[in-house]
Amino acid sequence: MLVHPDGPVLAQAAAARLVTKLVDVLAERDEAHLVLTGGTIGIGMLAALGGLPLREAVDWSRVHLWWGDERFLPTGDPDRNDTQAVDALLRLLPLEPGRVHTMPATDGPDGEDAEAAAARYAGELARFAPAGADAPAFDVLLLGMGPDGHIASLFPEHPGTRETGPSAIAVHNSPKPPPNRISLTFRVIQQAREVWVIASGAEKAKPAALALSGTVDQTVIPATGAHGTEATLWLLDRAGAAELG
Ligand SMILES: O=C1O[C@H](COP(=O)(O)O)[C@@H](O)[C@H](O)[C@H]1O
Repeated sequence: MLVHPDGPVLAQAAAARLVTKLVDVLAERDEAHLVLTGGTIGIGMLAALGGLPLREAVDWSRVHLWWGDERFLPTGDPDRNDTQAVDALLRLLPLEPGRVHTMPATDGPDGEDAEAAAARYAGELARFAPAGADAPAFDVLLLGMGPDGHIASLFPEHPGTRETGPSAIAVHNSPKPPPNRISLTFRVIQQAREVWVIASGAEKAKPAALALSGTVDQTVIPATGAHGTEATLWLLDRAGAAELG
């Protein structure tokens, strides 16, 4: 776990860390797979990266971008995580369009059918999966965390937290607007090589402490289920770390 003084410094430090990590991955492999998150500090981190000249150290054309969750809204809606990511950073990067894997929107081929849209995203994940898997082994999977301890769009006590089948699911009746969403499942999140949870602010202190205590089930505090196969990194600011022992 790493604790930074405040949200802006956390965003800058996480952005710099991500550049270094992607440079390292691309030195070893032809391509990198990065999963983005929405949320205040998740988008703040992307904005910080947008302001860093250091971002040019990464060959972005070799980076696949995925999303951990999406608000199921029309393309370009300002509340969509991908719209916010484009505005904060992606418009500045020389990305390869075929490697930017946004989650479907309500004006896409499946219309308002969130189940079909989630299945479509599961198909896209499978297309880039290694043999025997149904999703890439993501190099870094970024997760924000809500004040209720949710990660991606896996909310406390919601059916999605018990889903063990598909790699991507539709989420309805989300306690946080909008009600309809698409999310990766725990199973796929936990197949990522590295999972980074980034959280800032006093309202994140309790769920962070509970998740890190290891005493609470992931169906109750979903952030408990945030872990990767090689590393799990919690990136917090002082307020977010205030209840840790
Ligand atoms: O709705 C969402 O919320 C969480 C956390 O957001 P925050 O504003 O409390 O930081 C985010 O991780 C998730 O991707 C997003 O869809």
